Amino acid sequence: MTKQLKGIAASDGIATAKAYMLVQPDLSFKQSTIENADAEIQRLHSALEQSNSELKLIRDKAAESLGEEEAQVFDAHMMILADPEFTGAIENKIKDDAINAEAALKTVSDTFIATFEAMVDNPYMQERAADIRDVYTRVLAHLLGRALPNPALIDSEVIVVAHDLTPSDTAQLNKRYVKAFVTDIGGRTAHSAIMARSLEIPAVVGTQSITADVKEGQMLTVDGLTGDVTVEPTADQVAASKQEAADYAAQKAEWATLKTAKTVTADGKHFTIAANIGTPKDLDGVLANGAEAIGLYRSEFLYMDSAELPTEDDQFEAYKQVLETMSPKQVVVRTMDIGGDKHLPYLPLPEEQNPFLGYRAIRISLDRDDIFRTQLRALLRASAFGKLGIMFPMIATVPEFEAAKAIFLEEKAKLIADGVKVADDIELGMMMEIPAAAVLADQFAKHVDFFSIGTNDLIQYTMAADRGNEHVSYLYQPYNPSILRLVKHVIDSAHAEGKWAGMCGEAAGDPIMVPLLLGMGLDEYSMSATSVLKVRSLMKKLSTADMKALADKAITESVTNEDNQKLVAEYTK
Ligand SMILES: C=C(OP(=O)(O)O)C(=O)O
Ligand SMILES: [Mg+2]
Repeated sequence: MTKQLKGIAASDGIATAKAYMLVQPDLSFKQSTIENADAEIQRLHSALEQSNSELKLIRDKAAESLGEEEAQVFDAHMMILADPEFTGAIENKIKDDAINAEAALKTVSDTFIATFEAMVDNPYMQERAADIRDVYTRVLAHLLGRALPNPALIDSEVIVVAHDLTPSDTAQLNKRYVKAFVTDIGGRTAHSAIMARSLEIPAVVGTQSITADVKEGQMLTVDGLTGDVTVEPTADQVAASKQEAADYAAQKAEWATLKTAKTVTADGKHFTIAANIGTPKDLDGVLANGAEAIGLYRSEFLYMDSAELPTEDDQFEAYKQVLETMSPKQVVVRTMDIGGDKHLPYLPLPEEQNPFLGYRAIRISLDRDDIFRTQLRALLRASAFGKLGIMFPMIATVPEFEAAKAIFLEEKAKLIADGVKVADDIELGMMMEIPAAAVLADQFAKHVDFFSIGTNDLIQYTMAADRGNEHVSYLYQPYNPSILRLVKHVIDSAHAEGKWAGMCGEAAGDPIMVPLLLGMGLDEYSMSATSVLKVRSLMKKLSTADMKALADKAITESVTNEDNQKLVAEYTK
């Protein structure tokens, strides 16, 4: 029966396909005493064999669709399955304790995991704990006769349905087959949503109940522009959705004519529309959409895509590729922003009550300056190949910025002393994403070359509303005059010191926000590459003088987010 759900529109586009449930099955079991150990060991072996053939298949598919490097993790899993130390210990446990294979598998896996996790001085071995956990789950599923979802095996068009998607789940989705995704939880600025936009996969998040409302294989239509999801749509609904998809494609074709155009307003003022990227792979989208710079390269994805801390050379190659491809356009690389919802398996962080208020980003970099220095050296070496800007994430105080800058200058001096070629026009800036820093923007402006306003975090911290929590998403209010006043103060403070101000939070590509930002004089707008042409087309129609009046009104007269939403929507209609 047809069912209608509403979620948060997280990535533009419309799709119709059958549901693929990326949901973990129930793998609970009870320990029991067994009589026939040989039969139990036989059952274990058949589960190990099934797991092995499944992993082989997944490995080959992953190598084909995602690349050799991404596939290697599955080799590691197969090695564990073939390790007699692991399988022998499970067999012995079955025999010695006369327990079922599930319980023996669990006891042995737990021991291995605890041993690896205790190796705090060896991040590589610590990471093996995650591999054992994965292998444990796979073998257990086979023992229990339950099917595990294997997204790497998707080979027909589907819409992925999940409770939540981690950034690494999202990275594994193959755009060729995954036509959209829908989740129970999450918000528009959660990193999985941001990645969906750079992959150009339509997405609706935070529906609260999609995993309960849909079954594997049922048809779905997903509208990433409105947040509407229809389960088992009628023939009329499918036809309407196809029409909308065609209209959207036509609209995109119209925007595409602006690909090589400069971004100019109706009154002839030029602004920079830049793109946000996570990896060099995103460059295709940047070029295809005619972005004028890269305003945010989220370098942490380099760390997340790697099995261990990326070396200076690995990082150098990635930065060089991006700088060379974009040259002479500027590339602003943000130093590692780990923590919050972004984790590194090989860099275990302490359990925290509030990870978004915890040990993350520049706080880690200043504490672990070995990691930070490696990154800065790679960036400095790459600076010879294009126009580089560097910014630090989550700066809260001027001394933090000064400390980061001092380390940068030390590494620069060392490289120059070693005769390494380094650019001397590297701009050093900071993310403006903590309210305390935004309030003191006038003081920060004396120390930086530029600001890049990170509204994703700035809004969450100003409104005290978790950016990924659908229960408080109504408080996620980019147009709230409180946010606009902070943004304006940051822009004015930069200009008073002759510096530039950009924005790389998702608000920079929001059609309601853009007119207000133009009115406040924001210089650079950095967004998902897929929004670039839409915003360029919008700016062509707006005059900065009119937008200044509109922004003044939004800041001084409006009281709520909705007041401003209406104000701009009526003006731009
Ligand atoms: C751009 C930002 O950084 P991230 O989304 O990676 O936290 C932001 O906070 O607005
Ligand atoms: Mg941020």
